[in-house]
Amino acid sequence: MGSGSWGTAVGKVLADGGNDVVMWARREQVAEEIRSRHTNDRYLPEVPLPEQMSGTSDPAEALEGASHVVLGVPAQSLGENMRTWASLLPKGAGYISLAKGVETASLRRASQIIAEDGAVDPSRIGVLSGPNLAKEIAEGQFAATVIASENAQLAEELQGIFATSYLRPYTNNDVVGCEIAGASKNVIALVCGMAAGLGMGYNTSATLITRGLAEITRLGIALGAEQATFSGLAGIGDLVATCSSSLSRNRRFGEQLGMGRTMDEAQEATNGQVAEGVKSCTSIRALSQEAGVEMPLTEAAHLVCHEGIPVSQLVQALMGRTKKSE
Ligand SMILES: NC(=O)c1ccc[n+]([C@@H]2O[C@H](COP(=O)([O-])OP(=O)(O)OC[C@H]3O[C@@H](n4cnc5c(N)ncnc54)[C@H](O)[C@@H]3O)[C@@H](O)[C@H]2O)c1
Ligand SMILES: O=P(O)(O)OC[C@H](O)CO
Repeated sequence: MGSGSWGTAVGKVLADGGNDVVMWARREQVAEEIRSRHTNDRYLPEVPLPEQMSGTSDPAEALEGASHVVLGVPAQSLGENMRTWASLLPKGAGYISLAKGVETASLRRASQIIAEDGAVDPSRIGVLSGPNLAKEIAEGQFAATVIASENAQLAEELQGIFATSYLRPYTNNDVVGCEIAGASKNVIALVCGMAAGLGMGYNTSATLITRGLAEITRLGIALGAEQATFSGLAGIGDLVATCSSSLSRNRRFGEQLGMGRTMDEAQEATNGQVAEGVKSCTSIRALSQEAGVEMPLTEAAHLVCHEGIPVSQLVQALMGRTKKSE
């Protein structure tokens, strides 16, 4: 459900693994292109899609009889979509969230939204998160990922379905940790992009990744996650991939801001695709304030994206913080 870059790449993974896949796209033009030409040029240019991937813009058609429902819409619209689709959702199916974001209005993680707004039993929900840039996965480059669920049996079932010759899923029972890591790394990638836009190099990037991991881990633990998740694929793995790659929309968005461009100009540079960190920096900041956890880099991203503070001012603020032990 969702035929953007990641939804389509994951559809391809599933089809390559021998599963029958029906993609739901919001726009009929995209559905028709997937169905007839086996491409999705706007989101995954130059990637041929398997023949057994079909497309529809009718959610009822996509959901009817599905054994597994993969949710690939952005975090901020997931709730509205789940409420619209609630009566169509197949009972007993497995539900898998791809979203890496936290809803700004409610501060809910995607698995909470799916359970509450879609009336889905939490034991039927899994989340997929890891160092998985859509273009590289769609090209069949080797990578691993994490499938987390409170239901170990479902996690193993999903592990089997998502495994292909080029994608290796690991199971995990820490849903909170995987979701917080996935949403928060986008915010740190924005900040890494800002630094790159200012002309900073590897020392700065490594500093931001390391201190970013420290603040993400602090938040996760305060919310009940396990520390080990943050040193795994969904934690440091995804943080490194997103903060280092020019394919990351979040990093690219931040880079534009670092170069002095406006929010609108930065949005254009990501080709209209979602940079989840832009909204999630506000919700993650709010979660951190509720939990009493300090997240200076998240605070910085929020100040630039939502309070009009220029990136150059942040450097002084971050470097001038009280001295501490690591
Ligand atoms: N692209 C990646 O490399 C990647 C990898 C892992 C996880 N993710 C996560 O997957 C999620 C989806 O990202 P994406 O990369 O596919 O984004 P995208 O911007 O490429 O596509 C988003 C899709 O959602 C649709 N959409 C937007 N607003 C909608 C609404 N209100 N209702 C219904 N559909 C709507 C768009 O039409 C589009 O098809 C995000 O949370 C992202 O962080 C992305
Ligand atoms: O392009 P981004 O910044 O949304 O990041 C993509 C993936 O989440 C990387 O794992």
